[in-house]
Amino acid sequence: MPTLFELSDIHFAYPGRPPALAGASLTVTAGERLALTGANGAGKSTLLQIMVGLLTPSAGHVVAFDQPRRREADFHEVRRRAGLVFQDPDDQLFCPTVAEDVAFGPLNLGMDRAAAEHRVRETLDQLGLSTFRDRITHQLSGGEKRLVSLAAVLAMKPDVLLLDEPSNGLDEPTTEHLVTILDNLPQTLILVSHDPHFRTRLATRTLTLTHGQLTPTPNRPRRGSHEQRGAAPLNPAGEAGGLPRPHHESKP
Ligand SMILES: Nc1ncnc2c1ncn2[C@@H]1O[C@H](COP(=O)(O)OP(=O)(O)OP(=O)(O)O)[C@@H](O)[C@H]1O
Repeated sequence: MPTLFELSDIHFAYPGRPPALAGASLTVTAGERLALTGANGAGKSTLLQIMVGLLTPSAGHVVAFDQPRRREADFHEVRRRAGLVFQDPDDQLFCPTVAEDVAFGPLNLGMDRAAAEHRVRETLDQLGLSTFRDRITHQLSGGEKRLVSLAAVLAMKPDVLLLDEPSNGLDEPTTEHLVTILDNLPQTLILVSHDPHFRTRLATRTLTLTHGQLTPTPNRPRRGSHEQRGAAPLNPAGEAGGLPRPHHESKP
């Protein structure tokens, strides 16, 4: 399997702060689902932002999709191919309606309006969010915003998804809904998560960030994916207190 990311000996410190990363190294292979964990403030979000060029390391090398990436321009292709779902949905969503937020990425990639509109419908449908199309984004609940953030990134059909605490603040049925969605995606996944259960359900490998460096962490045994798909009793579309079922849920 091809290597998608190779980060070597990455160092980074915010101005006036102790180093967040001090020799972090990481290889991500196509098709894997890598979980990153570590204490609050360990530097996980910082690492994801370095991977897509939103922050620049003070030392170390980033190779992404077989090319060394140093300057801002080097990362344009990386951000087309690797979609980052931010920890805070309010950093991701800034349009008046859900449809506009989900269309923003495809339009920004140069898609025409009709194709972008088709992509919006397809993506919302895929996530079981078609009833959310005309909702006012800032009126959505935290959990709803989190799924719409995922839709906004998935609409660009990236090769890799980087998800920063995707299950943060979700209730159990919505977490199950999210696990089902992610488990059915073909993309390589990089998941930052404090939730061991969530990691066990999805990750094929876990690394822990401590003192600015990444070390392998044994994964708990993973449950069979057929079990995961059948596990989530979700409220039907439109019912209060739950998000609608994704359309692919009946897959074998
Ligand atoms: N913009 C910033 N300016 C200054 N310091 C920052 C900034 N962003 C993050 N930090 C600090 O850098 C360190 C690493 O932050 P980061 O958000 O990467 O950690 P994290 O592992 O993702 O944390 P959490 O699990 O709490 O989300 C923390 O000490 C944080 O306070």
